[in-house]
Amino acid sequence: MPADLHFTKGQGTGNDFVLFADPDGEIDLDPSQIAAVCDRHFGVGADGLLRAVRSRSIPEGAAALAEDESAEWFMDYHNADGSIAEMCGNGIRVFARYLIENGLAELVPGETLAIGTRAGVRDVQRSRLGFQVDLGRWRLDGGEPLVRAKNLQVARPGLGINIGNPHVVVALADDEELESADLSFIPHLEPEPVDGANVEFVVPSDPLVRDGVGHIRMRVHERGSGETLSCGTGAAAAALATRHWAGEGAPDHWSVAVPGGVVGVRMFATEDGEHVALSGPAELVYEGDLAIA
Ligand SMILES: N[C@@H](CCC[C@H](N)C(=O)O)C(=O)O
Repeated sequence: MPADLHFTKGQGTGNDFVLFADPDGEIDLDPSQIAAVCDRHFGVGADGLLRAVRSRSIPEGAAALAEDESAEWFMDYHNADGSIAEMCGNGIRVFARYLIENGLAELVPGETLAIGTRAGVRDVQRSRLGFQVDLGRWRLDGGEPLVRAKNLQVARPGLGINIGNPHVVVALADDEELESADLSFIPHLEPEPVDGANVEFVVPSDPLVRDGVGHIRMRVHERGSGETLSCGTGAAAAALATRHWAGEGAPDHWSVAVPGGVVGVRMFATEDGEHVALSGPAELVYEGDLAIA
């Protein structure tokens, strides 16, 4: 028998999500139901689905509470095809706003809201652009696979970077090449990463650095969702890869232009190694009820 699900639609730089609250972990949608909700023609339409569940009510929440007992809420993230991902940088800002606007959490300026994810607990703060999330430590991971995409004449070496979820970043020559890539097809990676990867195509601005801030443009093909208008963890990976390629003296502040807007990326030192933070807008767009079969 179909049940009604009250949902909210939200977006951050055009990366859009269906959100719903399931505090006690009673609504576990299967991958085909999630894919149906995210379908842009037969469902609500979204790049991903975010279930707000109390950390104590989902098995993965135990690790989050062990890391930080204040992480009351867990972001149960699924891609549009129903697959699970460890982390979503745009999604977690929208998720924070959803918790706050629905009276499920408070976040006063200057304080942080700890949110459990499969990549670990992530701290969200209010920022000039909307919200900022500390994405934690990052690492070079996945080597330099060769990347082919439809309409790109030659295969390019990518750079594998993990920010809780896997990315491969590829540098392109100019905006013309960036526009010509057909990202409606999954880019071909060689060797193919076991768990798949989100693939970011990046063009550095000329000049690359203005007033101490690095500027790049990016398009992305997301694992499990296809081409999206933005990917927050992808923007962080793109800034990290560009800083790596630029070498010594490259900045720790970046502005990343994506088809859906602009996000900010900042690298900073902590006691447990370098972290990367992402800032950008988070909007709640509309609410509705959905019959789930
Ligand atoms: N759009 C997200 C990333 C979502 C998960 C990704 N598709 C994956 O499978 O890792 C972001 O803003 O970071």
